[in-house]
Amino acid sequence: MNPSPAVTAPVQQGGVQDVAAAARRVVDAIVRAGDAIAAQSGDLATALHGVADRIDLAAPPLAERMTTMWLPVDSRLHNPVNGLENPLAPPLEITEGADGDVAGSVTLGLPYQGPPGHVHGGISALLLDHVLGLANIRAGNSGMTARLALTYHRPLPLFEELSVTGRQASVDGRKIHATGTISADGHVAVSAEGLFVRPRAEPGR
Ligand SMILES: CCCCCCCC(=O)SCCNC(=O)CCNC(=O)[C@H](O)C(C)(C)COP(=O)(O)OP(=O)(O)OC[C@H]1O[C@@H](n2cnc3c(N)ncnc32)[C@H](O)[C@@H]1OP(=O)(O)O
Repeated sequence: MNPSPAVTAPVQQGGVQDVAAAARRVVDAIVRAGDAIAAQSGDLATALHGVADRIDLAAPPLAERMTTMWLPVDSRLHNPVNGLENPLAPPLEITEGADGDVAGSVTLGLPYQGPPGHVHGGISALLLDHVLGLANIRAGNSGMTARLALTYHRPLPLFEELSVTGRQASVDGRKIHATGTISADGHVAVSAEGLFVRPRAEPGR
């Protein structure tokens, strides 16, 4: 066993979260190994397809899953940011949230790389979109992301703990403004300003 420093998912005792954590580890290991696994690629691909086949066999029809995954209404487990049951989620750990603000921490590894040694800019946008959205929910007024403006002040390092913050700034009818940051070592590397609009009607799920 050679877990990467990038594997930040807490080890869960049983449940789908365990499976997602293992899948996350596989993704990280593949990106780290690269050509070093070329000789075993056939065996490894067969084994992984076998695992996927086994999971597919147990899965309900997609239409049923699309309904039941929202019952009770809660995206915490399967969203791609802090969803512990979603292997694509790094996952971001929400650590505090005084006064409706949201704070979280995450350490990102090679699967999230953009420039060498640094986080892909789109991943920063993903984290901030979600955390601003969460801040709106906590503040009691939320909507769909209509505009998200990011400023990349400095490169965001991989393999270091990052702090992510979000807060609702103002509400103007259906228009909601929220701001947030991602910091490394106490320095803001990315900041965001978002406009969220509460739709006239609830979007279909
Ligand atoms: C835990 C969960 C956290 C989740 C966080 C993740 C959130 C997301 O990622 S949501 C997914 C990404 N976003 C989307 O898919 C949204 C797609 N867009 C839409 O559905 C619609 O355009 C929507 C809902 C944003 C606005 O539609 P609609 O309600 O018809 O807006 P509309 O009536 O035209 O405009 C309302 C006001 O907002 C303004 N507005 C709307 N869109 C924009 C925009 N893109 N930029 C600037 N202003 C805008 C309008 O100018 C108008 O302002 P005013 O009242 O002053 O004239």
